[in-house]
Amino acid sequence: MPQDNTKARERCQPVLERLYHTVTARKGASPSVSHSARLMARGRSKIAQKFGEEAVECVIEAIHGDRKALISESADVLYHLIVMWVDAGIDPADVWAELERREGTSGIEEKASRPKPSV
Ligand SMILES: N=c1c2ncn([C@@H]3O[C@H](COP(=O)(O)OP(=O)(O)OP(=O)(O)O)[C@@H](O)[C@H]3O)c2ncn1[C@@H]1O[C@H](COP(=O)(O)O)[C@@H](O)[C@H]1O
Repeated sequence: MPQDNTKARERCQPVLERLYHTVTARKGASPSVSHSARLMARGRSKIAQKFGEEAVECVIEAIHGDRKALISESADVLYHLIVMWVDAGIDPADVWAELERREGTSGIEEKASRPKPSV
């Protein structure tokens, strides 16, 4: 049965939702007019590669401490992540729901609760 993500969708960032819908609408559009369509036409590996490159650029700007560049690279990362979600058939609301599920659980606590590997 599909998850009911209504509450998660209501609370998610509207701009990311709009971008998701725009990119979804670009599926199958001409690669000559849409960058999203061009990326999707090149396939999942290319999209993942571009996402990785943008993430590395974000890391570089974080280390340099250039706030403006980090904001710009962060936007590139989010755009490419959304193209990757659209291509993979992932609805952002599923991700918002996962983040909500994690709310209130400390990362330290969660890691400590993982089953210990048997040796
Ligand atoms: N947020 C973005 C966005 N961020 C970055 N980019 C584009 O991503 C490209 C990144 O350029 P690069 O040179 O790094 O990569 P590349 O052109 O794939 O080149 P190669 O690495 O393959 O050589 C540039 O063309 C940017 O303009 C974006 N393109 C589109 N959007 C959003 O997506 C919407 C739909 O865009 P289209 O699909 O182009 O209609 C737009 O209205 C925007 O809201």
